[in-house]
Amino acid sequence: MFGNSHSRPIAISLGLVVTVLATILLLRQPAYHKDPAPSLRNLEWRDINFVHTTDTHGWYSGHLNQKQYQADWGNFISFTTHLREIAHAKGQDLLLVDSGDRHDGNGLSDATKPNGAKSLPIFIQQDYDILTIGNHELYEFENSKAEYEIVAKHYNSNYICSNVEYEVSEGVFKSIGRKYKYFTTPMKGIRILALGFLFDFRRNNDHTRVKPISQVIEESWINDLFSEFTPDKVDLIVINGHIPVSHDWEELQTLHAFIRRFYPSTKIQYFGGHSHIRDFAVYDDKSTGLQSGRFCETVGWLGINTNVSQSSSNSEVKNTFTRSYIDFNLHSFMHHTGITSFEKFTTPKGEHVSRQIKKARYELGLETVVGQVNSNYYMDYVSITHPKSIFKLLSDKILPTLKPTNDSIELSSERIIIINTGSIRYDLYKGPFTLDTEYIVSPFRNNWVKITVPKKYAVGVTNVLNGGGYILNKEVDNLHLLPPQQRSSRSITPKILDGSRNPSQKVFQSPELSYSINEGVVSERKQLTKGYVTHDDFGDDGDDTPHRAVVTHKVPNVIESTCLDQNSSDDTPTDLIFYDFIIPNIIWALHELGFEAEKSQVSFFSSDYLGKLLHEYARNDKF
Ligand SMILES: O=c1ccn([C@@H]2O[C@H](COP(=O)(O)O)[C@@H](O)[C@H]2O)c(=O)[nH]1
Ligand SMILES: [Zn+2]
Ligand SMILES: [Zn+2]
Repeated sequence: MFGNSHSRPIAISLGLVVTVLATILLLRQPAYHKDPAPSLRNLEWRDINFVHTTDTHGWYSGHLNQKQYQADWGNFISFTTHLREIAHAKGQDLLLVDSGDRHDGNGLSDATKPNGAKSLPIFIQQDYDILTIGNHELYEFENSKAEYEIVAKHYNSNYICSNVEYEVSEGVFKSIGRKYKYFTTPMKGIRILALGFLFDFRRNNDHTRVKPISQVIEESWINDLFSEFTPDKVDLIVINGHIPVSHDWEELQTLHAFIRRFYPSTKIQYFGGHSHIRDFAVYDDKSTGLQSGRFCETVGWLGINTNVSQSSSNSEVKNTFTRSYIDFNLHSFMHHTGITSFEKFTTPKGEHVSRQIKKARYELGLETVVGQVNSNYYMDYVSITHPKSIFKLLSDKILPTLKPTNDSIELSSERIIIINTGSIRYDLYKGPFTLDTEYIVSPFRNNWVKITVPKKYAVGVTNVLNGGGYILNKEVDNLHLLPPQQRSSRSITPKILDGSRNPSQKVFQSPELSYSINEGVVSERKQLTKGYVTHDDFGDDGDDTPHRAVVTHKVPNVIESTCLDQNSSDDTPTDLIFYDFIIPNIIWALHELGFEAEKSQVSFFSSDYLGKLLHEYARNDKF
């Protein structure tokens, strides 16, 4: 029809209209294409900026089946390289901080002997300016040794730990890192005094020592240090703790009161960890604390203006400090650097580390498929009685498969197996069960032990442990038995389960619902990805990616799997079987019930740890 001479002008003008319209559309689209997620909240840059990680627990490969946390450690290194360049181009400073817990949670860290043999060389590729130790570096000696010989050695004066000692030779204990660091930032010349603390942890191996903060502040070295570095010599104090920053965790409050005696108006920034949440707390008008989640799901961002006047008001705090929680994915990383092509984003070092990770995963066979899982099984997205609860799966199907390691172990006809829910670290997803899955769901290699007690006592233990709440930790040798999800700083506020204003931020961990990096503008609420919705002392605008909150359920301290005869007498000898990790708790619970037991009555039962039971279940096609 365009051959018709009369129609040609129309055709031309139609073509023109289409072209113009297309051009207009295209002109509007580039902003959309250049920035596929305009809904992301931008970072605020200040005089000094911090990038913070904590509780990485070996997740350096990224979350392979959750796109929203799919960046790997190499991508993270590229990201921070650009951020540092941006900061320096603006004449600002950028420092990297990590708050510990690098083991126990992923095949990359836990499938090697010693633990961390492949993951720590990957972790230390990141250029941290300040880092400290977590409790997972102290349960097992091999982890402490690696911390001392690999991590502390590599970072040298940047490895700051003011209350943990390591046995360097028989009976000789030395600080595992530097007790403090005093330095001046390269761009703004900010004089920083940095210290590092682990919470009052008592399950450390015998070759290490942890001094509680309450004891450290009585020591002469810290009093001398603060007397030497008088306020006129310090612009900013940085405390890097493997300690939750929430107001209800007393240790930082004690430390803060102590520091303020020497530095009444110096800015103090705390970095925290351990309870695996995103959190930000305002301690006073010149002091705040940031905690940046867990498992390479979050990169924390903290900015401080150093030149804000000394007057005290709420807006002063907001003018001084800013915080963000960045989702650990390329989409967020690239957005915050303003770089739109991956080729430009990835740095040679970042690329090298990503290759190193792939190689390590291949060598460890982490993607070796053992079997198939028929459904998602959740930790707290459903109640523990729901068919999709991982705890129901364990108590109904997995724990009954536990057998004694050898035939000489005497068995009673009745038994109760108890596990601390903290021994489960992650949801189990539908699809292939790989070697990695085993470590992700339950990394701990504890032994099962048994004690035989009259049935009337055995049946009460779970209830006592679950009624113990937080006091349990303090009374039973500070075991920190509570699973992280119950240790949220926000859990003091009653939980609202409609998902709209959940006081503790939560993530929905289903791969089915994780979003695609190329997803368009999130304009409608129903299009938001389910994930963390953080409510902290600055409000609820901290998450760089606006998420939709999810319903979460309370998880008890322990769950049990029973094999009991309803008709037998109360005095029937009954085997209580549990991980050796919770021996003190079980003895304490029996005592509460009126049965006095000694540790010597507890005997070995099996070395088939939870991960192995799950592995076997998958291998035998039982899901
Ligand atoms: O052998 C172990 C060691 C630890 N746990 C559980 O881990 C948490 C502590 O983990 P964080 O990452 O420091 O929060 C502890 O409360 C135990 O529940 C374990 O089960 N077995
Ligand atoms: Zn942790
Ligand atoms: Zn911890």
